[in-house]
Amino acid sequence: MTARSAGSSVSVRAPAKINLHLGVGPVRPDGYHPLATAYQAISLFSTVTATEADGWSLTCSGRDGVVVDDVPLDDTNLAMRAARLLAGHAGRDRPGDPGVALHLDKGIPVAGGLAGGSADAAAALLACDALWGLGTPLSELLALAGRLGSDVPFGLLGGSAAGHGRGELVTALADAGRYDWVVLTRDAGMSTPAVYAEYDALHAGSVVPDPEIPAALVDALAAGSVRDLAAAVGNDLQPASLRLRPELGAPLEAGLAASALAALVSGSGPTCLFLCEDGPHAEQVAAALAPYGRTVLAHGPVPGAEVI
Ligand SMILES: C[C@@](CO)(OP(=O)(O)O)[C@H](O)COP(=O)(O)OP(=O)(O)OC[C@H]1O[C@@H](n2ccc(N)nc2=O)[C@H](O)[C@@H]1O
Ligand SMILES: Nc1ncnc2c1ncn2[C@@H]1O[C@H](COP(=O)(O)OP(=O)(O)O)[C@@H](O)[C@H]1O
Repeated sequence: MTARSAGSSVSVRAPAKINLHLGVGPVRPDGYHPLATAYQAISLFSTVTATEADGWSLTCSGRDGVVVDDVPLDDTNLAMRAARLLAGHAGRDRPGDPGVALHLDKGIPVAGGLAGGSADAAAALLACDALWGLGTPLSELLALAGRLGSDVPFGLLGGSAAGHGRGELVTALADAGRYDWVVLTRDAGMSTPAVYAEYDALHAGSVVPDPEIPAALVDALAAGSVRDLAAAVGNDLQPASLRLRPELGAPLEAGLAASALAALVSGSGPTCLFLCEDGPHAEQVAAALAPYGRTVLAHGPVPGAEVI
């Protein structure tokens, strides 16, 4: 592959993730928690455009009501970290080497438990790889992604997938279905480390077993059965998220009362997810949830990061 000409751009779209099941084990010596999770990519997207430039810069916009005030615009931004990591990996980080101009257009709520920053990082890796004509093998991109954050490799893979290690070791799961979700977002995000710390506090003094993905969930996906999936979803972080945000209890109950097949907190929260039979059913459930926040309809699984 050859690098694109000066001033040229590549845009990559990457999806939000949800955890159909999030099994959390006892905290490791490095501070991370071993996970056994089933990820699904859903149809909320972030688009990263990488443009040839002499220096390094980043801009950000939100769409579909997404507020981006809390997105850092400096070198701590995960997309910028991804671009610099790939540049170093490719030997493009010598004095005088060109940089890249990144623009993020975020349709994934920030700090919502939907891995929006991870989607940006996955998209930035792929966009820069294409812009610079590197042709980095997927296995290497996945390894770089894992260094950026536990959820980033899944942003590259998409679909439905098992996640192990601290979540960065991903393998595709067979999935024959289409699942319609109501995604209830909140204005104030939650800190992932704070939710894991609350999880530790809740389990202090007790033995936490090694987590597993339920076989029934894997079977439900393989069969494409929305009802069997509804019976198998779960989130070990949910009690910790609810301790920090007790007000999330009411919409979870309201969604079930409005006939959602399942209701759960997305990852560390505060986004709540409601599994529905199909699109029309999701519209009906969303109407009942309107008093509790902003609702968006999404479906999964969708592909991981891809050039558009
Ligand atoms: C909870 C989950 C579930 O998918 O997602 P979100 O709800 O944040 O989207 C993930 O585990 C979040 O992954 P990610 O947001 O990439 O986390 P990282 O940047 O790797 O780590 C941020 C911090 O979260 C905690 N952390 C993360 C992953 C893990 N397996 N154990 C942890 O304890 C650690 O405190 C770590 O310092
Ligand atoms: N590109 C990015 N987009 C959003 N947040 C980012 C980004 N880079 C770094 N961050 C930081 O990561 C935090 C978590 O954001 P996000 O990935 O959207 O949520 P979550 O970890 O809940 O899935 C934000 O509060 C922000 O400080």
